Amino acid sequence: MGVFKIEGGHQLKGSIKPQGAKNEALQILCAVLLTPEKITINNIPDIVDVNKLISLLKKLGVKVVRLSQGTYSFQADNLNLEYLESDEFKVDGRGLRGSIMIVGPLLARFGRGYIPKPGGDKIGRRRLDTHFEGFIKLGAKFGYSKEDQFYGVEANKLKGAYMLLEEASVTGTANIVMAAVLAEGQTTIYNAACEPYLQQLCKMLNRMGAIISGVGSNMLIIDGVDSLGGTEHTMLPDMIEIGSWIGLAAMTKSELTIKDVSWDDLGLIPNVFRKLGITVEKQGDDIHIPAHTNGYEIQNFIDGSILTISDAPWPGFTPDLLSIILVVATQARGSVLIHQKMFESRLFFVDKLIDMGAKIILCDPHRATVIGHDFKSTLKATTMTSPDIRAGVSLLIAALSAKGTSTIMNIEQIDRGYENIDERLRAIGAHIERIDV
Ligand SMILES: CC(=O)N[C@H]1[C@@H](OP(=O)(O)OP(=O)(O)OC[C@H]2O[C@@H](n3ccc(=O)[nH]c3=O)[C@H](O)[C@@H]2O)O[C@H](CO)[C@@H](O)[C@@H]1O
Ligand SMILES: C=C(OP(=O)(O)O)C(=O)O
Repeated sequence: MGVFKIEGGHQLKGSIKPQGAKNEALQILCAVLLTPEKITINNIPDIVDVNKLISLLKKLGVKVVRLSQGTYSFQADNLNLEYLESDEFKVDGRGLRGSIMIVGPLLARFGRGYIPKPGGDKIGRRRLDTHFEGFIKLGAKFGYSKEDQFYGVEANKLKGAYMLLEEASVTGTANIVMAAVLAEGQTTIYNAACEPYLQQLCKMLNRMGAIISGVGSNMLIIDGVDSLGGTEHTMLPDMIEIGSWIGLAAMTKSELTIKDVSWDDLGLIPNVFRKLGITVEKQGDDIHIPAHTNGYEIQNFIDGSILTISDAPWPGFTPDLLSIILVVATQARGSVLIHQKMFESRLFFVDKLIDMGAKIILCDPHRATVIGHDFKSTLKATTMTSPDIRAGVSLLIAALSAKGTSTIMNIEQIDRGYENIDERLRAIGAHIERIDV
């Protein structure tokens, strides 16, 4: 188990380049299963979840060649489908959330897809109904073993269908799209998720020969084709990492430049940080955050009432940045209500911030009111455990702004999604040390 020791209270300075997007990578890597031809992918983040998925693909028989840092080629021309029935697969599949997205491509190309209940963050119930209801609509037969928590779908040939998803599930939409591209006839997915991750996936599939229209909207129309070919794909920068660095800069009063952020794909993210009073400057395709020497002031709504920041399916504000927003608000001037609508256990980490001296009222599992300190009182260093990936980084940001030395345990959670974070933070002046215990 690893631990971070962090000496807080130091101003940081410099520039930081975001890694490739974790959640996009998980979709794109699964899509290599759709063709026997070679696919080259650039800007793959070197993070635990992605490496676990690459290892799973290798065991499934995909030929994986590392061409350079972040660039790999994949070829799924001779798969070992027996692996899907092995005990080893049950362990590997549970290791991350993204593994669920091998089901759609396997079902479409080989007529069967299996997966144990996938892992990922323990942030509340994370049901898979949307995925399997979609496959069933395409004609698949569904099976579930309660004892092993093992899911399976089988079909001779998928047939296109109209479907209105109950929720705009991100991984669910990706999974159904990857099944529908090889189905017979036309599929319409209404209430589809449309995050940049999905837009990237659809663009890549179209380059492979798929026919998908409506990309970027909540209605995708897919005309099935018989087979798909190879392509090359480059991952976007990770928008959640970008948001994390904006928060880090503000809370440590540091001047930071975040390089090559792909502004056009950031949606509401810069504006939501601006609502906390943070100056987010566009410099070409970089984000520049000046040192907030005089703090930052939360805006009210135009009628003067207290600001609420809540999550919503894209193009709404992503739930993956609410924990960061919350921690940054603890040092703002003013108050804000954070409303985490999607996940029911994602705000429990605030008890650690309260221990550090933050003024937060956890109203219920979904809502927390934050009354900012305006830097009149700094957070106190402490020892804490990271419950999930984004809470982990929020606690890390809190520790970097706190007085004294904090310890964060269970940093595997952070390593799931942030590449080489300690080294990259040290490069901009953070006092952070990784200790293997
Ligand atoms: C590997 C990956 O890509 N993980 C992301 C993906 O997870 P994942 O694809 O697992 O999440 P889903 O989009 O399926 O749903 C997440 C949660 O939100 C709820 N929900 C979803 C859609 C909706 O319209 N209303 C609603 O309430 C669901 O019931 C569920 O509890 O999307 C989540 C929501 O953006 C992100 O937090 C995760 O980082
Ligand atoms: C919740 C997240 O990840 P996962 O879906 O992989 O658990 C996340 O990236 O914030």
